Amino acid sequence: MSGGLPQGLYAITDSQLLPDDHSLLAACEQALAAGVVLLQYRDKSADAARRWREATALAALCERFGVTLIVNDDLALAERLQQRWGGRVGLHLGQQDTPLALARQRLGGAAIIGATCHASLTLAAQAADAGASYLAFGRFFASRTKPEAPPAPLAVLGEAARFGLPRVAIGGIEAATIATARDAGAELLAVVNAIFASPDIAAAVRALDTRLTPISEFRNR
Ligand SMILES: Cc1ncc(COP(=O)(O)OP(=O)(O)O)c(N)n1
Ligand SMILES: Cc1ncsc1CCOP(=O)(O)O
Ligand SMILES: [Mg+2]
Repeated sequence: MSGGLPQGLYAITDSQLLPDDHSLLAACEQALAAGVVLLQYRDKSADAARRWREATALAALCERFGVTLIVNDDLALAERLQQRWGGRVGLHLGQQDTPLALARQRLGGAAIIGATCHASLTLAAQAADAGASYLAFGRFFASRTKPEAPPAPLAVLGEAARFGLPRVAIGGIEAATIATARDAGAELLAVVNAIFASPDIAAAVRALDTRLTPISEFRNR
């Protein structure tokens, strides 16, 4: 645990890769069963009915696995879910989204609220002051999901240790890059494509997790 948050894989859904309720729920169930420690529902559509239906189904699924569901962008949706699932629901906010201080006021002190900080320690300081639960940096590598996201140097992860909050690395995290991001300081590794574009989601999660396992643990087995 790190500041009340688990460490490890943070899976983020994608409505193009998982275009209907069935594929979304089946993929997330496989990812959770294989060891994902945090799940974000990221849906950029304007279909409010679908978002509510999918988010409630995901909240129920996460409850079964003891994992917190993080809603991307949408404070109102997170608030509605919180009425039923309480602390099992959190929110992720970027720089163009609802101000974090307002979300903190509305969701309360116990909710997990994450903040996008790109490559900026100034944004990280502001997010920490506003009550962020974790600080997300990136993109660190080429991203298939959001290629236009601004790049960030890995060194920002080490520099962000000063805030004493869990650090999330995002952008192009896959089997070949995940250990580099972890070794640079990230407690949570956020992944879209390398999990949800895989034909075998459980195997993809295990392959990523294996690369996070310290070599000493293998030696002690
Ligand atoms: C864990 C995590 N980190 C960063 C982001 C990006 O958020 P944002 O900058 O608001 O961009 P969109 O995801 O809304 O396109 C994230 N979602 N999750
Ligand atoms: C939402 C977001 N913000 C920065 S990169 C990114 C997408 C990450 O997806 P992938 O793991 O496929 O690179
Ligand atoms: Mg956003």
